[in-house]
Amino acid sequence: MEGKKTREEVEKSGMIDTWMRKHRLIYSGATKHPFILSIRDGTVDLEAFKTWLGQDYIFVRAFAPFVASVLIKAWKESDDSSDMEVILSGMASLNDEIAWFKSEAAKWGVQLSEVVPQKANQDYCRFLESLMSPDVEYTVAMTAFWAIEAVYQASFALCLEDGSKTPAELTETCRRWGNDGFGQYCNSLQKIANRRLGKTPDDVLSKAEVTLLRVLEHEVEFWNMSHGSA
Ligand SMILES: Cc1ncc(CO)c(N)n1
Repeated sequence: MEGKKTREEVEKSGMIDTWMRKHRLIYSGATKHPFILSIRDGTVDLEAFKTWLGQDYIFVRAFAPFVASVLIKAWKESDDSSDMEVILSGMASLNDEIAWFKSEAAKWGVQLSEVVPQKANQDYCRFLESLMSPDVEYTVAMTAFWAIEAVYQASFALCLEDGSKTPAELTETCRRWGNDGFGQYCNSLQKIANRRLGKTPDDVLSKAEVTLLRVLEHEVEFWNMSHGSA
């Protein structure tokens, strides 16, 4: 058995990696969800995909103001001015992403104006809104931001690996979040989160860990809307 790491040892390797090891079951529950595995093995129900598409469009519209709130926190609280550039680049991609959702929905015959947010989506959006409060520390919000992006990156990258049987009409979707550029962007977010977590007081550290777990749970519930126990 591996002994308990001291705070200093953890800081060297990065808190995020430590938490991913500690919570690997829930993390893989979010990144290897049956819906994602069904895309990867080519058995995906296209109606389920359309459900995901419409619901995720609503989510992304709530995610953009959340990212804006992280930008405000970075401006006020960050000890490194380059954080802002990373967050801004994320906001710029969201602009692109919203346009992509519109054209993709048109392709699949999904009427975005008629999509009604399901309970899991409403809950997730409400959770995002709670993180927009000025009372939530930058470190906590940044940890959530990283996790939200990282789950999509890891999930869709899985559908692009050698040997996956992702249907051709879904590869563009998978590349949107599974491409290397998005992976590098997630690494930049992870670096910021790790830097902040490495020098945060223990009470904020616990809040960040709980927030990370909530994100992972919400992601699982989100996938469940399209596939599984919904
Ligand atoms: C539910 C969900 N999580 C994460 C992302 C990544 O931006 C997304 N688009 N939707």
